[in-house]
Amino acid sequence: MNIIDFSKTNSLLNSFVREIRDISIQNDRLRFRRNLERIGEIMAYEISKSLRYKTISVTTPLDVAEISIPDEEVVIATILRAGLPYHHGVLNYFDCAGNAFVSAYRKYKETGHQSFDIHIEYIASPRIDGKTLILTDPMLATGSSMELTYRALLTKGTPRNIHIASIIASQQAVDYCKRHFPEEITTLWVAAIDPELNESSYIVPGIGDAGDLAYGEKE
Ligand SMILES: O=P(O)(O)OC[C@H]1O[C@H](OP(=O)(O)OP(=O)(O)O)[C@H](O)[C@@H]1O
Ligand SMILES: O=c1cc[nH]c(=O)[nH]1
Ligand SMILES: [Mg+2]
Repeated sequence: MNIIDFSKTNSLLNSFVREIRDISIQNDRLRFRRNLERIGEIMAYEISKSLRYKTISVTTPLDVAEISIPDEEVVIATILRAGLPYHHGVLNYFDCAGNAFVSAYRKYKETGHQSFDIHIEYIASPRIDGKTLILTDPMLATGSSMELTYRALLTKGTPRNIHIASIIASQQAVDYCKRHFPEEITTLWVAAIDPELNESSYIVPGIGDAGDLAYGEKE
């Protein structure tokens, strides 16, 4: 699996990541959602550089110009809830892409927040056979939601290429994805890789709960 970690490169992306991490800025929900969207836009642009291209002719008012445009059918998939603003950012650039939505949530066991299963209850997706699948979720903590979402989407066909576009990943999730996604066709794009998970499987230092920061606490 190819891994692209943008924290190793100086760019404006780091300023947006700083804002979603910073406890004194991240609670402005509108800014938080917009930052997820902005990071999605940058990720889309970076991913676009790795696609296959074809040359077409475009008729201008004065003559004909040749231009290279992507030659892959893209499907952007996201995981509710926190993935929504991020998905929207990716879709702003891949504006003709197909879209898939999957619900995955942590169902905590009676023993408390240390132990949970991931439940998938909803999937809406086009066929993905032979297409380029971009899986978007800002947080990759254990990696389980991402893997189960991928497995759920395989009921809609087999993609030709897979891009896992996350923002903050734990090292554990990176290792998990290496083991559970097809090596040859998967690229992982992240804005940062954090070293740890806490006892509730939250990424440390991370950002906290991305879904709650975007949309408020749930019951
Ligand atoms: O890698 P994992 O350990 O599976 O955790 C990552 C998942 O956790 C977050 O969603 P969450 O369950 O908090 O749902 P929410 O977006 O509705 O808050 C995040 O957006 C991922 O989907
Ligand atoms: O750190 C984490 C882990 C899971 N979900 C989040 O929103 N944040
Ligand atoms: Mg959450």
